Amino acid sequence: MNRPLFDKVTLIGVGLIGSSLARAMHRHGLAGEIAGCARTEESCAHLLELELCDTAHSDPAEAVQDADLVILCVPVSANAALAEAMAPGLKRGAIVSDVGSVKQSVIRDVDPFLPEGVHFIPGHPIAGTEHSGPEAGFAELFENRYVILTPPPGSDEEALEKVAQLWRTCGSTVEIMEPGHHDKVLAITSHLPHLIAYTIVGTAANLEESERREVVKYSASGFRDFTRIAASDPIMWRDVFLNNREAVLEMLQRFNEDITALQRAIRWGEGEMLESRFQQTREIRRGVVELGQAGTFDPREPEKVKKEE
Ligand SMILES: NC(=O)C1=CN([C@@H]2O[C@H](COP(=O)(O)OP(=O)(O)OC[C@H]3O[C@@H](n4cnc5c(N)ncnc54)[C@H](O)[C@@H]3O)[C@@H](O)[C@H]2O)C=CC1
Ligand SMILES: O=C(O)C(=O)Cc1ccc(O)cc1
Repeated sequence: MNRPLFDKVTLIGVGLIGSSLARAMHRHGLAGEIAGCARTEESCAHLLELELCDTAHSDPAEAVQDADLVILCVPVSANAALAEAMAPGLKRGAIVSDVGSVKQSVIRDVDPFLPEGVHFIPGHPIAGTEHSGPEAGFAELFENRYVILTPPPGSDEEALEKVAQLWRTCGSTVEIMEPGHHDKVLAITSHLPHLIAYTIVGTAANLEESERREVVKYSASGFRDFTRIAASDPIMWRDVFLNNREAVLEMLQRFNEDITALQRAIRWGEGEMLESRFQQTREIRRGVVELGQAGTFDPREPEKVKKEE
């Protein structure tokens, strides 16, 4: 048997993304040993029961002992305290990475705590679902998905290549990006769509009881797709908006201008304007489908991809 890419990997936080990584690493033989870090003894026992990790720890410094790779898989506001807590346990030459949806804040929050000789390679898999927790994960989550790495200037080439290799073996395509650019791109492709879904589902939730019942009953008319996104983890998304404030506010400003233009077109009966805008957006959907990014296969809901295509 070939030697695994890493002798020991520690996952700090083993929810949807951490447990999917654990499952994918098991499947592809990427780690000799996997350690998990959770907040309570009860959660640690649960990770062992699910056979996601070989060892489970509530003390971050203990969890990262002897690890060659440590991946932070927690809501982004938790990164700073965890980086500080785990730092004394990191060995020289270890690689620290993460999976957070915002990249400038993780660099701001984690880098200052890392000791000399530890390599930091931030990352973000553009893959997920609206579910959370260790049961929600699955090994195929990262297949045919992009993973963006945002290494700081002067990063260790070998460390970068090993993290890229881990993701490629999980089935992903790796791209390198500057962290500020990542945060702008994700603000429009991911963060703003979630904000819009939370808003529209919230607006429906605040309707009178009888209207609300009808919204649910007739949800296949468009509302349904927003409800999936709006079911996403509240803590994770609170942290995304608090940590990518400027880029989200900039994209929200543009969105508001565009929706005002559509509002005017409806008011003044400008059908051509509406039609040409809707034609343009249809092309975007075609591009997404052609790139194979239209649906995530989730074994919990095997019919979902077929329905989306
Ligand atoms: N859910 C998604 O679709 C995606 C999420 N991400 C990013 O991945 C990260 C993790 O998200 P998920 O796995 O979806 O969330 P999750 O809620 O499923 O898992 C997070 C885990 O971290 C644990 N945790 C929280 N604070 C902790 C602490 N101080 N110490 C130890 N464990 C702690 C929680 O108990 C939970 O088990 C987030 O930063 C998110 O932005 C990235 C891509 C997709
Ligand atoms: O479930 C969905 O549609 C998602 O949007 C998943 C997702 C959520 C957050 C990310 O940073 C990346 C992907």
